[in-house]
Amino acid sequence: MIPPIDACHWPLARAGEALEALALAAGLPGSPGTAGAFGSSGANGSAAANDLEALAQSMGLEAERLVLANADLVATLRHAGPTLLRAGPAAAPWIVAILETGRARARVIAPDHAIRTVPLDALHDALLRDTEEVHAPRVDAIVRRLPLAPARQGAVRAALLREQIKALPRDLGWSLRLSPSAPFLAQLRRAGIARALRAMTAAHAGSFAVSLVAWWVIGRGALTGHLDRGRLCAWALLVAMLIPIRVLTTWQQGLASIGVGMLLKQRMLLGALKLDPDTIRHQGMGHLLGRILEVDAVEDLGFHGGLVSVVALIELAITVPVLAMGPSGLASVLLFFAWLALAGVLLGRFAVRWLAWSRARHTMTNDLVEGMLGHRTRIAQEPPADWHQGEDRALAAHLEHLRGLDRLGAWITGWLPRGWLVVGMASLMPALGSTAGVLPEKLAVGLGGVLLARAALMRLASGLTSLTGALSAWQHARPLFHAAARPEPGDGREAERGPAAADIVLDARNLVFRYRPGAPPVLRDVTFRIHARDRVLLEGPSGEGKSTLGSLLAGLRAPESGLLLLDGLDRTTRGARGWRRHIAAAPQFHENHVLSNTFAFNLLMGRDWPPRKEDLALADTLCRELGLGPLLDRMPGGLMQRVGETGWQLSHGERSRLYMARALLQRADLLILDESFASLDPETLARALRCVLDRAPALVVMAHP
Ligand SMILES: Nc1ncnc2c1ncn2[C@@H]1O[C@H](COP(=O)(O)OP(=O)(O)OP(=O)(O)O)[C@@H](O)[C@H]1O
Repeated sequence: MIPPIDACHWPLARAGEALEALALAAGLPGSPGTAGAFGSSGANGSAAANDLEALAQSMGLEAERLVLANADLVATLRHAGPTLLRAGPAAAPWIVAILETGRARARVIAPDHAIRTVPLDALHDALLRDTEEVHAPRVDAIVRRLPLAPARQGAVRAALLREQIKALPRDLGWSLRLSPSAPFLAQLRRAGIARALRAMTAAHAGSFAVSLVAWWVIGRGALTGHLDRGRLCAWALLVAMLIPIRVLTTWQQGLASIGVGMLLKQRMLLGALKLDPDTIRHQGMGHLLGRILEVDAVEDLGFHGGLVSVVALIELAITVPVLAMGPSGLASVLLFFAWLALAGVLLGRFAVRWLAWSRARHTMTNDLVEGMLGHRTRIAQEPPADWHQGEDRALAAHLEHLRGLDRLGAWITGWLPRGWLVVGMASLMPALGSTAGVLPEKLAVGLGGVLLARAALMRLASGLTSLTGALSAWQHARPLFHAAARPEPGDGREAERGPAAADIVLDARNLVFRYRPGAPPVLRDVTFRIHARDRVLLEGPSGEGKSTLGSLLAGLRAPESGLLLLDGLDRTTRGARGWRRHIAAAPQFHENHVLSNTFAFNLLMGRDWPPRKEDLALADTLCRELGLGPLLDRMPGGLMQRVGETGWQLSHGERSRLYMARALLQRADLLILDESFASLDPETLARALRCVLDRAPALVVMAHP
């Protein structure tokens, strides 16, 4: 019996429990009992949303918020995986926990934790019911005025209602998935990659075994002079069997390759975002770029190399007994192992050379990027004769590395298998010359063994050289991979206010900071308080540590000692995301950036994108208050004008006001402006200052005296 939809609703206050039940049923990680902490923010509206996302994060899950138009609900429901959708009246919101959906039905988890099947249409109607009720009076008034037969009124009303609400945006709920920072093996398992790899290996082994039997059937027939019709049919049948096996192998290989590539890129991207900016700066931007480029090499070479090596190992496992069954028996096997040992030595040397070449390549990339970053300065200030100094030497060294690598690679993939063919054939000679006579089948098996061993060696050489490249690339890309698993300070849960007095926004006590252990501290015993609506001007000579203090307050760096409290809680307790939500900073020019995108995108980076009408209107008002009105009117695209390196080049003063507007639009409790007014003429400065003083909740401005 199909249960009524209402019986599957969870009240919003039990959303944490619904999340836990859903994770459990979907095989996602979860720690039972954590749901008890849900709703500390009142379990209502956006506070509940924050709580739920934080709870998902603490369970190792990612809850992606689904903000869509009502019209997208049908498509969303059709492809919903583990998803929590919310609806209901504002006074009593509810949640439905969808495990999976099919063409016409959805499997949902009811509040008694039972899994129920409900029709998609009914679920869709229930989710839209409350929105429709809000618009119903207007639609009813229209329907009453229309000359309609009573029998048609219902259908017209329903169609009009859907039309009215279809374009309205709606906070639908959350789609759940394993966090990209979860253990990689768990991600591979969840994505079904391990299954695909197992199927692929089995299919490869099957295909190889079938080819071997086919070859044995035809070979034996030919050598014994019994190549009859029956044998040929058996051979043809075996060869035909290979077609579906190879299709299956390629299919599974494709699935595994796409899946692994996607997960790897996702993880590396997350890792790149979590890298410490000071570490990146210390190592150089070029090294970061090099690391990111290596991700492709890890994926391509690693997957190809791993796959080919596994196939080669399967071939080797089948080859050794075949060799042992040949006329030279154990001698052939021992010779083959000796050849493998030689291959190992050559591969070891190849790996050492590859690593050296890869290091040299990274240094070159770094130098190139540094040169590109500073090319405008170099053009203006360096004599042209010095622009390319050292480049020829670096290129020559690079070519030398590459030449050595190619030479060794050719030995491994070319001469090693060929050499084995000669040695393997030679090992059969004593048997051929023996007076006792050797059975033709035994000779055929021996010959086949040598050929099989050659094929396996070729594959092994190709696989292991690729794996060597992948390992070398991994050395560079590894920090990104590991950084993805690094926990953010705090679990992202935005905790409640701490015990601070109501109007104290920020409380700093005895802060100490130094850039390197052992170096003299840049900040020593810094103590102050910032209240709501405070306006603080931080003046000091150059290099005194104003920007450093700003980065501490903004949560970009952590103090070595001392206490820094935001609304009574430190950064670890509050969580990195929560901290940044409350403090917005416009750093100095070398730390801030205009992205190659629209002016509006650059302004509204702290808000939802695509933008809502109200956000665009507020951005426009703010820009005009800051004196950017004439610029907006001058740019053909207005707020939608493309700016940045590849677009409209903003002047220094325009950029500084864009940064101010961007920070003001973050809806933070404290605004930090680091030398933002330094590039403005007196009149524009007065205007921008008035706007900032009017609009900033609490304000810290760094400036020179
Ligand atoms: N990554 C770093 N490693 C070591 N020292 C650093 C690093 N970054 C900054 N410093 C040093 O820390 C000191 C404080 O720098 P900071 O940028 O905070 O000063 P400031 O008061 O904002 O200066 P200005 O007014 O010139 O912008 C300077 O001496 C600077 O050279």
